[in-house]
Amino acid sequence: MSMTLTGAPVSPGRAAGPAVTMPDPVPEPRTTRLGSADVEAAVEQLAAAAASVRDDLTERAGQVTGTAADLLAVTAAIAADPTLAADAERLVRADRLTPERAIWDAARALVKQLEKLGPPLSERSRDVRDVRDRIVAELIGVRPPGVPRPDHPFVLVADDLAPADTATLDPDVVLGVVTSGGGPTSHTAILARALGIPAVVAVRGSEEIRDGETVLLDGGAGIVVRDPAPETVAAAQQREAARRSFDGRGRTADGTRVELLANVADPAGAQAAIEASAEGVGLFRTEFCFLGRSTEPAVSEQVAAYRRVLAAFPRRKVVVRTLDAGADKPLPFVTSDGEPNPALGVRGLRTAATRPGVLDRQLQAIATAAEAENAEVWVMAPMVATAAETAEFVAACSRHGLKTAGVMIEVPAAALRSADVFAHAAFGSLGTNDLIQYTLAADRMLGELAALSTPWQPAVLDLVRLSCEGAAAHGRPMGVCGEAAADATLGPVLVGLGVRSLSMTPRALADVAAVLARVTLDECRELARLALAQDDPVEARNAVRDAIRPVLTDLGL
Ligand SMILES: C=C(OP(=O)(O)O)C(=O)O
Ligand SMILES: [Mg+2]
Repeated sequence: MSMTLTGAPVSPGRAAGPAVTMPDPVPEPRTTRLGSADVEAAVEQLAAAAASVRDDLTERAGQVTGTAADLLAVTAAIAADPTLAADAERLVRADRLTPERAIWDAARALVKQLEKLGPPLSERSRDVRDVRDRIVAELIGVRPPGVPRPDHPFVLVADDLAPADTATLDPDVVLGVVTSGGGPTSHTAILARALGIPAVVAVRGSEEIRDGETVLLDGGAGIVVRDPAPETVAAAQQREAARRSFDGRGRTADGTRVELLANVADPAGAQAAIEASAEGVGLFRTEFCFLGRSTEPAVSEQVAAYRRVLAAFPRRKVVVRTLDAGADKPLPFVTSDGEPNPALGVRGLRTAATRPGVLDRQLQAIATAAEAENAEVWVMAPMVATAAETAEFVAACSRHGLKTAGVMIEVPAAALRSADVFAHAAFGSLGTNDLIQYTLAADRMLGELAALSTPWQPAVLDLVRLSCEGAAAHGRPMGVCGEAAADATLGPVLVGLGVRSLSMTPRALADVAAVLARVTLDECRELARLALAQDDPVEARNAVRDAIRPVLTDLGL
């Protein structure tokens, strides 16, 4: 008998397959003493378990690319470092602890030392605990922590996923994600969308799903079906097989151009954007060049890093965002620790006042990279609040010969006084992730506030409309580069509000393009009016979904 569960729809698409649940956390081993005759065997067991974990992590790190590879490489390096295993071996010999308890205690001591050293070393504590859990799991014969790796495609069922788990999701085997926790802007949701994996979060009753049982999920509708009818599964699988692709030119049904661009954070992302036929880059997050370092990268280093991305887009637009340090992206040499409210503090363009040299050198590097490559380089600043900040940024760009200088609209003040801002800026790009956070006064990192944190909030849509009107008054183009741009149902609404470019994770391009190609500009305007007429985000989304139901059903969204 099938049973339908409901949750929050966060990443569209349908999928069906056997459920695989996340393993339980590895339990803390009890402190028991070994007989002295068992010590040598225990030391051997410990060494074998540590080696097996090291080999497994090294192999996995070699199989993935991008963020997942970086994360796994760190964990693999910790597993390969003999310190932890040697400390544990000493505890087995000296205190006759079981190998699992010895590794637990050795890891605890190591974590303590790392935490005393402060960032960035203290950030390795999580990796040490991860390695510890893997060795303990190997020793006591339970499933290792993290996303399981069966040798067949599956639907992953979990309470919620940790950032390190989500980074290792492989879209070729993870057909869909179902979680009982999390919210629409949780880490799981953002990553599932980025990877194009259908996902439903906050599903009531998903804790009951058992390993191996067949589940079907509809990430656009927010539905999970346990034990679905075989013909329903076959239909979902057929749609999956006929995955759409993007032809590289975004437009509405009546031919209004809507540029469909990619968000790129490093050279690997540039490759993914090209493979997905993105028209260019609407948001090049330059932080990759700065993060994880204790000193500012030299101009020459920055030039080389930017060129690797620009080189992928000859004669195409690449919107380079200047450094967005602070709040969720702290950088020791730019931002200061200890601000009571970092999201409201010195972040983004505001750091140009406290560390003017950093922006100046970055603009110099962008200009040099632009000169050396063929991409059409636009530059924009994050966290702009006022017309005066805009004017100063545009002037700074101009001093470096960077002609097309714009701003992100992610602070409500800039949206409300958009006409003043666009008296100076050449273009705008709505950073909806932050715009939502600041409009709703809801920390973007908090799962508990997920219901508030949606671009369908009428107040957010009002600010999008105002921003577009202010830009249009000066004939300036407006785009969206926050997560909202990847929502295929929202696309027509944004276009109806005046947006003419959408920049998103490459995996979302095909769905966004397919929906846009099925609605005319007038219909987009009608959908925008419909959304704005609602006083609630869920009703706004439902009203728009109902209005374009045949299109969504046809496209399997
Ligand atoms: C695109 C955005 O920038 P980030 O997520 O990097 O703050 C945004 O705020 O929407
Ligand atoms: Mg932002």
